[in-house]
Amino acid sequence: MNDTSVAHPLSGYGWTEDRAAEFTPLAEAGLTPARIVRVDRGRCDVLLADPATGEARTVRADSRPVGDPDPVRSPCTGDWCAVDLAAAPLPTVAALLPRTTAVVRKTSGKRSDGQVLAANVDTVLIAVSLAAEPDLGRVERFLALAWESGAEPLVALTKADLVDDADHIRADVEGIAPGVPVVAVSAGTGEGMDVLRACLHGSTALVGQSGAGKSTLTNALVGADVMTVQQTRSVDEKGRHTTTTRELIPLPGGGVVIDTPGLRGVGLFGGEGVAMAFADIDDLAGQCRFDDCSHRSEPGCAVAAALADGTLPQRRMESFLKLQRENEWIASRSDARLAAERTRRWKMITKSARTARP
Ligand SMILES: Nc1nc2c(ncn2[C@@H]2O[C@H](COP(=O)(O)OP(=O)(O)OP(=O)(O)O)[C@@H](O)[C@H]2O)c(=O)[nH]1
Ligand SMILES: [Zn+2]
Repeated sequence: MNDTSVAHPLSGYGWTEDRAAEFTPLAEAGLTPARIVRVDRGRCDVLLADPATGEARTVRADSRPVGDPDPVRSPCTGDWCAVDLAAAPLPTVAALLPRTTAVVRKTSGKRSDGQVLAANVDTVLIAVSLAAEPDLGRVERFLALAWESGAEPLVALTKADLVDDADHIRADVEGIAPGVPVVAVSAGTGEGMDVLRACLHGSTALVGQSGAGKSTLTNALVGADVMTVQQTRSVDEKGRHTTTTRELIPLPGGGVVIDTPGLRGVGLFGGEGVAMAFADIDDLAGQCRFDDCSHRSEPGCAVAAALADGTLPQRRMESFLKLQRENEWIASRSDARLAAERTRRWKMITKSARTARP
């Protein structure tokens, strides 16, 4: 990080010494490191350091060699990859690098398959509109999704110009987001934007409901209209999603933001995220007399005591139990096996790329 050597052209896009070390065998195989900026069917735009000029450049590449029937294993915006620039007629993505973090949601289908919204991000920025009273249960769900990714959550309460008193709503949201910064912002007036900018470093994934103001926020952060913003929309109007692609966009002060399509519902995919989003309940459970306390009727239950004296709101406990049940259900759909398979698969991908000749 405090290296004094000349910065790599991709260092502003998240390229690190660790990545470079990991990439060495691929570089020796004649491949070029690149970050996926957007994905279409079988094609993607990748950002790389042009070998001729040394400057960062976007290149269209064939991503079919790393395609996979499982969407979680398929290339995604934010992925680091190895590109064979000599391939014809189009450069090809020869290998994907293992992800440090991944924002994965469960797809609406019956299968336990997930959908990766963004890969290798440091921060998951959750946009919550102040235009209506925030649904705390939904925010908790987004927080669990964010923690699950391995990145740090951050909440932006958007459209602060629409409310007189953002402070009391911010206090409510802070109350359900232990250890997570909550910033009220307005893309319109610029309020809170400096604070938000100061909180962002590296790669940020922007998530939230459709209409939460993600694209407007992206434009404000970038300082230019890079995303299309919905013209008009009533609060309860459903079904129109302006943002259809996930795109990685560089920020003027360094770092990148990945704007994701608005999510009407967030299905969780994984396990640890819920415990982290409800760290307060986790702490209480640690103080129960019995290690396997179910927090229903056992003596010496710290959770029941906190519910009784009001320090733990009933609503939050119910939200926790609901997400926990959901997780157990997903886990029962043999996700452990899938996860193991995935880890093995990442290893195989890098290994085969290591031995492959371009
Ligand atoms: N008053 C006010 N309105 C805003 C602000 N930010 C966004 N909006 C409005 O909110 C609406 C939705 O904004 P978008 O940025 O398109 O929301 P989005 O989250 O990207 O929506 P999807 O692309 O559907 O996911 C638009 O009509 C914006 O003009 C703000 O800071 N203040
Ligand atoms: Zn208990």
